[in-house]
Amino acid sequence: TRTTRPQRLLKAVQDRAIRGNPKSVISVIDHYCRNQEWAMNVGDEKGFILDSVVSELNPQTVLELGTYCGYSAVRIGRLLHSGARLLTLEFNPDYAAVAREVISWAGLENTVQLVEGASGDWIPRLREHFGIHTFDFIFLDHWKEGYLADIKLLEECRLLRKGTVLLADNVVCPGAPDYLEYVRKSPLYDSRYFKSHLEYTKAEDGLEKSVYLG
Ligand SMILES: O=C(NC/C=C/[C@H]1O[C@@H](n2cnc3c(NCCO)ncnc32)[C@H](O)[C@@H]1O)c1cc(-c2ccc(F)cc2)cc(O)c1O
Ligand SMILES: [Mg+2]
Repeated sequence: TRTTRPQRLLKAVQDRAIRGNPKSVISVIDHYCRNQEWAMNVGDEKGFILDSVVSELNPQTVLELGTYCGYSAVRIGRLLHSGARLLTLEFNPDYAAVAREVISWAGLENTVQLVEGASGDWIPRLREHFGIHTFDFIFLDHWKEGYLADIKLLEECRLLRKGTVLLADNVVCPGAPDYLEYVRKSPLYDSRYFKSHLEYTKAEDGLEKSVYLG
């Protein structure tokens, strides 16, 4: 049977990227998705904004919702200092299998931990299961209609603290209108929109950065 898009993306990484070199994994994926086959990675343009938010914050505990092929997990993981950890949740086993290989090819298996399952099931169990107290940084890039429910669940589970930064992909395209309205209206958040473009295209998209005020 035909290979899947994530499997073809993984093959490009294994054929063209330097093992243990996250930068080369990122550039191989961006080149492949721009020139051969589009895929829903955050990409290089929005990725540059993601890099600057992470570098400025220098987080110790990071949560990512929606691993897909692991592109943003590698992007974030490569910037984390020793001892810092990224937990990334993915409920599609085929995508999870590809992402584990991509993360391992980048040499980030000791920094990035992929947890298989749905965010709604895992968020309430992160404290007891992984000894997490609160997260410093959260990257939302899973189903757009799930963003709002999941940050409300994170609030409920007290996994946010004063200063926790949430960064949400695709708030324009495909869009997450209910999430945007919530973080922009709620007194619990200080929210700001970073205008950019949909990965590998000229269409508008952007990232919403929301600081939890606690
Ligand atoms: O739809 C997009 N992303 C979804 C990602 C889903 C990944 O996350 C996993 N996932 C989903 N929900 C959960 C969940 N929890 C369940 C929900 O709470 N718990 C755990 N894992 C979950 C999936 O298995 C996938 O691996 C998108 C589209 C475009 C796009 C733009 C324009 C176009 F024309 C076409 C496409 C651009 C983008 O950057 C995009 O991110
Ligand atoms: Mg996205």
